[in-house]
Amino acid sequence: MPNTGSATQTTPLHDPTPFSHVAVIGGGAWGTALALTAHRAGRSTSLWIREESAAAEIGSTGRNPFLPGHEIPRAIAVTTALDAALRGAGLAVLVIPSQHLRAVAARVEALLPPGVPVVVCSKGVEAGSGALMTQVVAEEMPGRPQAVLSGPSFAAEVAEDQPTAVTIAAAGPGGPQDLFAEDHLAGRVAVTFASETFRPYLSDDPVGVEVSGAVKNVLAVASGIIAGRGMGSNPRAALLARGLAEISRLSVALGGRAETVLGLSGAGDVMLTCSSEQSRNFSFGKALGAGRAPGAAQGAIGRAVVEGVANARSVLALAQRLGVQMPICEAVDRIVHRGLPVERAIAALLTGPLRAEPRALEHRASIAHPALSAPQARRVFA
Ligand SMILES: NC(=O)C1=CN([C@@H]2O[C@H](COP(=O)(O)OP(=O)(O)OC[C@H]3O[C@@H](n4cnc5c(N)ncnc54)[C@H](O)[C@@H]3O)[C@@H](O)[C@H]2O)C=CC1
Ligand SMILES: O=C(CO)COP(=O)(O)O
Repeated sequence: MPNTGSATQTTPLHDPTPFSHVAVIGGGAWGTALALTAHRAGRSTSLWIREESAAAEIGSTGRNPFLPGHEIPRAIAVTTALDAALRGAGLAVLVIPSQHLRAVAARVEALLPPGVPVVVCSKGVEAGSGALMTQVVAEEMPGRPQAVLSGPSFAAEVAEDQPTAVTIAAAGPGGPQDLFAEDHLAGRVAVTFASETFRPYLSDDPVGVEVSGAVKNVLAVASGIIAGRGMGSNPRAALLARGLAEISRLSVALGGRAETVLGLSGAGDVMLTCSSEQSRNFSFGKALGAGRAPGAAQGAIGRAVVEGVANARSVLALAQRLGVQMPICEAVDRIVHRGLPVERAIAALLTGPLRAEPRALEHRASIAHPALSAPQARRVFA
């Protein structure tokens, strides 16, 4: 197919080739929505689901309890057998909650022929190791090409075929212009999923994209807390802007780019999840803000994964190891895991040392950003 891209990007000789058979590994809400997306884009699609009961329900009703209300076409091969799901796949799409990805990636590696690429769709940082999801995959699936898919995308809306844009990131040998080369993995994954309602954008900064997806879950919990407390629009706007600064600082410290935070995986997903009760993280935070204990707040969400809970801890631990300040993530961690009352966490955020806003191109310096000393800050707030 001839390429009709704009004159500002390098024009490849051919469009990237889509993967014709896609195995989606993880039959929660997002894996199911991505299987629907691949199927709609014309790909032969299999879906591995862990729970026998959910697979049986799909078999009898055509619906997945993890994504209620959405018909799964019979052409999508749903199975609980990992080897059957992966057979013949040209691309494996990993959609496993972040704290379980490592175990499943090891099982997939044992079954997937060498060289078959993977797409990482989990949003989080692993507890204990502090590894990004692509690092977990690199360790369990050494040498395998990988891309990251992230962005503002509620599974239910994707299943409804609502227009959705995401970022697909993969590191390449050259600069960003190579993203449009015929064989670049990001481009191949993008054309595999693209349709009239699902539009991927390309990036060569997987680290920035991943960090954005992991941290936004924690920010969504914080935003929910503000809503549950009955607080207004000013505190939420402050939280979103300062939350983006936290993402940017951590990304840069890990080798990502500061400007990635302005894209779909950063600002886009922060706007989505920090302002909608469709977000499990936001709803969990709202229950906390309304006075529920963390256990009860999780209970209200049911068995769906709330990534912000484990990730408040894992993101903060990673940031502390790197010397990156993330006061909002720290506040969420202290509320969720250490019993700090919400009021005290908010007071600590408002009365910390006064800071300068980051200057976009000087983010490296902002890791150890100059701030007023604690005694100075105390005078300001006295
Ligand atoms: N739901 C959404 O709208 C979106 C979710 N994501 C991300 O996708 C990832 C998966 O989330 P969802 O599909 O929403 O999950 P979900 O909350 O719908 O379902 C829970 C999933 O966890 C799996 N699971 C539970 N225990 C497990 C274990 N021990 N080992 C392996 N798997 C286990 C279940 O099989 C099920 O697939 C998360 O990282 C989430 O942040 C990303 C974008 C959108
Ligand atoms: O990542 C998501 C949308 O982009 C889903 O967010 P929640 O997990 O908070 O529902």
